Parts: sequence; structure tokens; C-alpha cells
Amino acid sequence: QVPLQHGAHRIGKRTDADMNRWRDYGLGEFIHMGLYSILGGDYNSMHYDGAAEWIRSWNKLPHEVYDNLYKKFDPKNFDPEVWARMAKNMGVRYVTITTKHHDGFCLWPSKYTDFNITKTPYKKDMIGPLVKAFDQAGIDVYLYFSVMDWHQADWRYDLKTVADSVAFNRFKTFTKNQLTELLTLYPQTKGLWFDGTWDNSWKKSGAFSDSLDQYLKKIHPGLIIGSRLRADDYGNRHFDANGHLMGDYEQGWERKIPSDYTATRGNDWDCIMTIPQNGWGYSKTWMGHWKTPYELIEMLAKCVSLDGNFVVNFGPKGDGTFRKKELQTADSIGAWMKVNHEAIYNAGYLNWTKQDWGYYTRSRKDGKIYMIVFNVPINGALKVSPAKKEHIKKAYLLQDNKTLHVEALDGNDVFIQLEQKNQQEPFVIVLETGQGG
Ligand SMILES: C[C@@H]1N[C@@H](C#Cc2ccccc2)[C@H](O)[C@@H]1O
Repeated sequence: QVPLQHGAHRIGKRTDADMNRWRDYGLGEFIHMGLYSILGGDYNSMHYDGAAEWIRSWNKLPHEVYDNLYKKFDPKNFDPEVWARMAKNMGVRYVTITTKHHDGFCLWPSKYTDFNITKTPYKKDMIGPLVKAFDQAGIDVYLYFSVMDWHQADWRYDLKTVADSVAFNRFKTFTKNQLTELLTLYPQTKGLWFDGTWDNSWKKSGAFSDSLDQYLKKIHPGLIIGSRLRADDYGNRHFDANGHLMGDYEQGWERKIPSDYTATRGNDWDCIMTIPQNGWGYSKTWMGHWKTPYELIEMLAKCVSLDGNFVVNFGPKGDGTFRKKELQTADSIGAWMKVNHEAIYNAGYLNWTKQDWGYYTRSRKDGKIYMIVFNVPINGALKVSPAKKEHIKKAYLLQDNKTLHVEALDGNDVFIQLEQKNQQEPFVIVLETGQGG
């Protein structure tokens, strides 16, 4: 073990009520809204082929032009109730909203920079009404905050000189002040989602990141912060030099999902996912493949089957409305969740052998086992190999309680026989098990 002052201070999962609630969410939503939403990935009739919220880094777009977009920011059709209703209908249980992305523009009336929403034609705070609307809809709110801030003169990518460190110390104070402001203005917030912490300046600030983490949890008990905030004594992020997770959950799964349970290292984690191939802020042109609702539902099932949560990203337009494709996706996922949420909420990993037909989840409430089926074999029989000493007593379709025939095979294995083989969408089978031979 490497001696560390600023490594993980807890080994293993958080087990308090706030974290248990986080663990049971299953499905979440991410929302990226900012100045980049105005451009939608385009400038001067050219399309930026990177992630739309990174357009300020495009060499064809002068920084001054981008930074002056605040003069045009006016989401006239923004209605927090509409955003909350969409999320509720989709079946999400937590939402993460950008308060400040890498460009440094604040969607709340920050008193620590004029680069904020009160200086725009819209003038009004967006974060407060959103936190209220989601909270009233019973959806927990998390605030995304980018440490990297391209607008702040004291931001540094690295600390090479004394002057760098003097400036970055001012920047760290600015950061702490803004975070204190967010938690004070929006006390309903359940957690902070940090981003923009990959540069050397922050990697060299492990002691500060540790003290900031502890300070934020002191002023906001129960606050949930993932592994993207901290760096250890040697600049390691997510996992310290001894391989221990620094954070309440692993926050590294951005547009990727663990291959199996081993890859989760037994930690809490969630996967954040874009509907297009890449790009989090609104883009007029979705490049590459657009994930279908069924692809997203399969990712959801896989994440929950591996003890994680799955978070789908939406990028509203500059006027505050969502593109049709995103509304349709939310509707489709919501329709599936209305029938099958029992296999997703309060559910997690089951240590049975993974089969080709889909994913197992096990309820953390009553131990019920669910088969989320995506691939029905030609023979219409779904193989199940329960763990030793567990045997299948009954199998039935969640959607209509129709009992299915369970055919005993060698040992403890069974075939669940499907009378109807031409399923048109993913479905769930509930298994009731018993102990014994
Ligand atoms: C949650 C996501 N993190 C941000 C990023 C990034 C990024 C930066 C460099 C290389 C690869 C990815 C994206 O802009 C979005 O906010």
C-alpha cells in the first residue's frame, strides 16, 4: 500500500440512505444546455464535426464570437414544467443539469462572474425553476459543474511557474465560491457532477480537491459526488495509487458500459450516454448512428444487470425546446418503462451465468428475479442456469402474468418455453425461486 494523504478515505460502497437511493435509481437523464445550444454545431454555414458543446474550441470560430453569444441567449420557449413532465413520462428518477460547462457561462445568477444568465436577453435564472420543477415531479436533481472554465483568466491547464500557481489559487477560490453559491441557492440538490478535471493543473491539486470534497459534504450533508472530482497525492484520478475509488461512485463510464461485473470492481457506477454517436449539446446535425429506443433500453438493462444506473443525455435547442427525435425517444423509453420498470428500479446484479437472450436483474427489495429478454432463440426456449441451490419454481410474463412452462434440463438448468416466439419488443419474465435441491 502506498501511503497517501489524499487518496480514498473510504474503502467500499457508501451505505447511507442517500446513497442507497442513488443506487436504486436505475434510469436517469442528463441535460446539456448553454450558449453552444444557440449554434447547434454550426457557424457561418459550416458544421463543426466535434461535440457541439465544444464548438468554442473549433479553430474556425473566434473565441470572441462565441463568448458574445450571451447577447443572443434567450430560451423563449423554455418551460421547466415541460422538461420535468418529459422526464417523468420517460421514467427517470434523477436528472443532471449543466449549470456551467467548459465555456464558463453560468445558467444561474452567479455573483462571482458577470458571464451569467442575468446579462442575457433572457435575464432569469434557469437552474432554480428547473430544480423546483424536477423536485416537485419527484425527480432528484444533480448539478453538473465544469471545473475547467475557459472564460476565467485564472484558469490554467498546467502549473509550470509561480505565477501559474498564484493565478490558479485565485481560480480555486472562485471555484469553491461558485459551488458554495450553487448549494446555497439550490439546497434540494442531491449531488454535484464534476467534469473538466483531467488537466495537469487539477491533477496537481489533489490536496485541494480532497479538501473541497470534504467541505462541500460538510455544508451539504449527504451530498453525492462521483469520482471525477478528486486527484490523489500523485495526480491519479478516479482510483488512487492503491486502486481505491475516490468518490461515491465511479464516474468514468462516459459513452461506454462495463463489459461484465468484474469490470465494475464492485463499485457503484453509472453510465452517461448520448443518443447520437457523440455530442452532448444540441446539434442541428446528429452525426453518425442515432441510437434507437431499443438500443438504449438494452443499454439500460445491461447497466442495471451490472449494478449500475443508465443516464440518457438530451440537448435542448437554444429556444429551450427539445428536438422531435429526442421527444420520441423519451416517449418510447417511457412506454417500455411503464410496463417493465419493476425489473429496473431498485434492482441490480444477479450472479447467474449470463445467457444470450438478455440480462438478469434481481430486486433489492424482495429478491425477485427478472429476465429482460432481447434475443429469442429460434427454438423459442430460453435457457436458465440458476446458481447452485437455487431452483426455478415459477416463471411468468411481467406484462400480463401469463405463466410460462419451465422444462427441467440436466442439473439445475431449465428451459423457459415461450409459446409466442415473435415478440416485437424487449419483454420481462419474472422468476420465482426456491432453495434446496
Ligand atoms: C459529460 C461530457 N463530458 C464532456 C467531455 C469531454 C471530453 C473531453 C476531452 C476528451 C474526451 C471527452 C462533454 O462535453 C460532456 O459534457
